[in-house]
Amino acid sequence: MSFDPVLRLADVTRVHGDGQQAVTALREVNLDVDPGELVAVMGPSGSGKSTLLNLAGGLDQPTSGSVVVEGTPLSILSAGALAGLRRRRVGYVFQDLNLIPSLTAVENVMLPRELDGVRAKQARREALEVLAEVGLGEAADRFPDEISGGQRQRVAIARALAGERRLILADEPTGALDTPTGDEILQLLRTRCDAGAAVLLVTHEPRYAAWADRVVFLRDGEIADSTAASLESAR
Ligand SMILES: Nc1ncnc2c1ncn2[C@@H]1O[C@H](COP(=O)(O)OP(=O)(O)OP(=O)(O)O)[C@@H](O)[C@H]1O
Repeated sequence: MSFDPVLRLADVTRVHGDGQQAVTALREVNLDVDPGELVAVMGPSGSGKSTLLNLAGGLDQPTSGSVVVEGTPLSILSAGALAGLRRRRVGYVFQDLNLIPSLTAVENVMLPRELDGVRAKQARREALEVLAEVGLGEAADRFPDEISGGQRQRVAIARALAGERRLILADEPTGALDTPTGDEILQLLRTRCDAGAAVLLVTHEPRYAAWADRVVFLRDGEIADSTAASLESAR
């Protein structure tokens, strides 16, 4: 296992818009996330959490500073290479799950891998493995509207975990789920992290932040505080 950070943000500033409309969403943020580390990002609405996650995954570019994923500065990549890195190395779990209703659970999980050139048979095998890992082996052939909200969330997580993804970005992945289901989702992220992935988790819930190794608090686009989470008892 490499000990370099999976994700490094160095002096990252992101200004949205220009002139009078300019909003500095992030200001000179420095953040490393190491292999095996789960970092929770908290902060009030508008403090820059989603901007941070979008930059970390290469969905947005900083105005200044650099974003480095597994040693590669994203700014040196061509659009095609960046898209490839996003598909292969980065898994996203967003609140808006984006599951495709006409595809079964296993087909939803397979799709990004197939788009990446993995053969259907292998993609299916991987998808079934990861669905079993999230406790959904039985529901592999069901469609999204045939399973519960918590199960749909687990399908979205399985999709983010399939393949060799080292960086998992999760924006409020527990959404409107009830507490036991939310805890299950965090347990899944924690397990993947313990297997060597780096996880950046945006959450408003201190209960879920307690699963993190470190909690970063954003305020007005700056890291206002960073604490080692020591809430083992909450797990
Ligand atoms: N595309 C954009 N154009 C202009 N301003 C933007 C854009 N995206 C974000 N902002 C502004 O940047 C700031 C940070 O937004 P961001 O969405 O990152 O915050 P957040 O902490 O994720 O908020 P929330 O918890 O409400 O999702 C806010 O002032 C927001 O209005």
